[in-house]
Amino acid sequence: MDAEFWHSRWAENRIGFHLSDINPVLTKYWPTLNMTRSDTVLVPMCGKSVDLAWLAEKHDKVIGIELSDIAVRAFFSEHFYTPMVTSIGNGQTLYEFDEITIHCGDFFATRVDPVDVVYDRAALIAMPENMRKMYTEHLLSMVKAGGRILLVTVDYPQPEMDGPPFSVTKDEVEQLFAGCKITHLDRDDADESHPRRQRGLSRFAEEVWLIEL
Ligand SMILES: C[S@@+](CC[C@H](N)C(=O)[O-])C[C@H]1O[C@@H](n2cnc3c(N)ncnc32)[C@H](O)[C@@H]1O
Repeated sequence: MDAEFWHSRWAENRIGFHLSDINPVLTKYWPTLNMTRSDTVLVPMCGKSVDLAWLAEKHDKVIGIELSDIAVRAFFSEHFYTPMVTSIGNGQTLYEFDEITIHCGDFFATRVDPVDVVYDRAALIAMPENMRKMYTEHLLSMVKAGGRILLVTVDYPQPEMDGPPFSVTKDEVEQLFAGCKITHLDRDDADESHPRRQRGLSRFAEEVWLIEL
């Protein structure tokens, strides 16, 4: 999954991963984390997720990282926000509006001050297996000691479908976040009416994890 793959997806509007409503996982589990307004939030590979706006109602600083400037511009224009746009070199542009800052550029080249909490929806699982260790190490470098990650993964038989999204098993979550406290919060097994099952997957589940550093 190189940058060109994602740039094409956005240019051709092939963004089936985008949800027009707030992700129910976020509304269900975020309040259980007992975060405060001053806790800083990182949303890696944020696309134009409306979850950013929901998080910004609850936190003073919400930081997104996203490769595609089409996605970043769409996020701000669809919310009628006019961001301040600053080129910061190294192929990165900062978009800032009130509580929300989006770093537009390559995640792996982005450095942010360590945050209190991460919301990872469709970021880890957007990475092929050979990039997931590198992704996780870089992510963990941007989280404070004692910080937390709310992680959403999917589980299905990988040979039955090409990702993304890629299936990430419990064993892999445990390997990637070795040394952290890992709590399995939820598993939602899709029934046969789910579009992924209709397209031939013998099973498809969404799982939610709390990772504590
Ligand atoms: C599956 S989408 C998920 C978007 C968002 N998290 C959501 O829930 O709607 C993955 C996103 O990661 C972005 N992306 C992929 N590789 C990236 C990279 N190296 N750096 C920053 N963003 C990247 C893509 O452009 C895409 O918007």
